Amino acid sequence: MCILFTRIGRLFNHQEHILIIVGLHNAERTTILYQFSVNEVVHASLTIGSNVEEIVINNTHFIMWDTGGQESLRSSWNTSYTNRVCNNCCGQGGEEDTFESYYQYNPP
Ligand SMILES: Nc1nc2c(ncn2[C@@H]2O[C@H](COP(=O)(O)OP(=O)(O)OP(=O)(O)O)[C@@H](O)[C@H]2O)c(=O)[nH]1
Ligand SMILES: [Mg+2]
Repeated sequence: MCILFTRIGRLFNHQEHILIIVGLHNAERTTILYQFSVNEVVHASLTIGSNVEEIVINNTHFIMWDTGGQESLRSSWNTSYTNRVCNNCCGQGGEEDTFESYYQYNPP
């Protein structure tokens, strides 16, 4: 997977990319997200809101967004990454967060 990220990074010239992890419930998205961001296998529980982590590989920044895969949440996937409230964004203290406010705290 690391090789995959390295190759993806080489495809683009700019230094920051947003990756959206979409999949069905229990597809192990959150497990994969934290495997990359903290290099540990975490015991993930049901994702209700979203998880956002930033990882850096070869000077390329990947902002990875992961939302819940339950059927009841899937209708919101369309808007999840533009204006959906996020409860666990990059250590911002659990406050409500969006892409716009993420970039206020973390300008590119
Ligand atoms: N047996 C086994 N279980 C795993 C593995 N990876 C993750 N799990 C378990 O599978 C379940 C689902 O993992 P998650 O990472 O929460 O899956 P998800 O896609 O984020 O699920 P939702 O966000 O709830 O839709 C969790 O109970 C994990 O502990 C694995 O490699 N083997
Ligand atoms: Mg999850």
